[in-house]
Amino acid sequence: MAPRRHKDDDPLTRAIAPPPNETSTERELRMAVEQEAKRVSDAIDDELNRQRIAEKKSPRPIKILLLGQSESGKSTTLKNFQLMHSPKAFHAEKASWRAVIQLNVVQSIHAILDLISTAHTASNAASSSASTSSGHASSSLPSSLYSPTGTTPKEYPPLTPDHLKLKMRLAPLIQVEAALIRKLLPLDQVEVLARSNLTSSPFNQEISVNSSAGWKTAFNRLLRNANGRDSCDSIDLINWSDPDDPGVILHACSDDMIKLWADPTIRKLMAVEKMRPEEMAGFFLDALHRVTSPKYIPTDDDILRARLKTVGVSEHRFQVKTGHLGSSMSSDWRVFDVGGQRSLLAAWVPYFDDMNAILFLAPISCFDQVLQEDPNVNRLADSFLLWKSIVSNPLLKKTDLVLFLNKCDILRTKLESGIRLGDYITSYGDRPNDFESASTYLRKKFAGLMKEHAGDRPFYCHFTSVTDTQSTALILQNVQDVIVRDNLKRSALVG
Ligand SMILES: Nc1nc2c(ncn2[C@@H]2O[C@H](COP(=O)(O)OP(=O)(O)OP(=O)(O)O)[C@@H](O)[C@H]2O)c(=O)[nH]1
Ligand SMILES: [Mg+2]
Repeated sequence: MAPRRHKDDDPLTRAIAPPPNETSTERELRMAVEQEAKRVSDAIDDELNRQRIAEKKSPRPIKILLLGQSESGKSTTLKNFQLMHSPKAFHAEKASWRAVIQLNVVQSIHAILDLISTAHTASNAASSSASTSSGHASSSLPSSLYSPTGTTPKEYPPLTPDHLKLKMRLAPLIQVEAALIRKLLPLDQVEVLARSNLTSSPFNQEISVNSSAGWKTAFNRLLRNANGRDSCDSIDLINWSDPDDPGVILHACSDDMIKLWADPTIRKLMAVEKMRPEEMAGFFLDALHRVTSPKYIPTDDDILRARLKTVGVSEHRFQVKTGHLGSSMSSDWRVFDVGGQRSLLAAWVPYFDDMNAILFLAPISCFDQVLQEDPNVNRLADSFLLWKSIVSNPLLKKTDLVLFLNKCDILRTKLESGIRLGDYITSYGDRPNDFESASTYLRKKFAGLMKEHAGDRPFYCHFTSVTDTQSTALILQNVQDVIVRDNLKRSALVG
């Protein structure tokens, strides 16, 4: 049997017991120190209690969830909130966005270079098959009547040796792309990306972030380490004389990139492939001279156009002034940005029961596009389905539902360029192919789904181009007023 231990053997008792041969002066000193420690500890407890009571008394924060398919404009809407309510923090992130924009540029050029390779391979295959069938090589054949997939033959315009030289001169950009991805992503994600890229084309190689706050912090830390100093504005952290800055190669390749983008044959090649980079996310090819200049710093508009896919859920806090006519009332708002890719939809649901409002983005310019993750699904049809599932969800019965019919600027240009809505949405029939008729028709469709599946709930709907900060600020102001009003009404009913 183990011997019973005396209480003085307890290490804790021993540790806090006064020294055995303490003098009276030492004792007084010890007591004073202990009293002071207790005073500090009590003060901390009091402060924590005060905070707990204040939190209970203070109004609950207003919560907004941004929803919509991938590339619908959720993160861009979040950037508008940041510009309105925390412009300093927004501007402090310019260096991070500079890297994203550089990556967007390089990836657009990479996609065009891949197209050149496809056309070149097709042209070689066509001439070799012609030479086999006729017994000798023919140089007078049209450049390509051959499709690399072997399904539908495509009429590629003939490429010249100059195009191939241009492609070679732009090859260093592929290294820049890899370097930028390494900068923007944590190491483990780069490895996963590198593995998946072995098979996919650059059209599908979109890099993504888990939390939009996290990647910027990580990126800034990287800049800080490289420069050995700290600063609140990330632009101060860019080392303009760093020979490894991706901007150096981008600047050196600038003229060639401009030449490639302006080349009429390349334009025809893209038309054959129905590739319209100007409608693609993260399009900066019309601003190449500016964004590849040696001291390029992104403007607010550039940051809104920059594309970085979201995969996780991120929460952003703002103090929003809600009082009218100069009143200084402000409230605590939380805006949640989620990834819209199909595989991520299940992650939305846990956020449903606690939201004041859902801001749903439907990009109505996408009527002629399919989902990147499922080429069998039309993007507009997917938005209709998502909207239907949101308006009919019982968890969202008491949540304000606000619909942004987004990318109106692209819809307008698309319709003006002759692409017909009726060719994709057959119910549109032969109504006029102009913006007014098309947008009114689509608004009615979304309103109809709401009426059918949610009865007489208010239908808050706006036509938006969220890359336009001025018009979006006005719309968001209106949305905020509606949410505050409905929130007050609800609290009055509850209280
Ligand atoms: N021209 C134009 N571009 C837009 C508009 N809204 C968004 N974009 C661009 O479309 C791209 C995609 O927008 P995001 O805000 O990243 O889309 P998202 O909904 O967050 O996408 P995920 O993160 O994949 O779910 C970005 O490059 C935006 O700049 C718009 O109204 N007009
Ligand atoms: Mg996003």
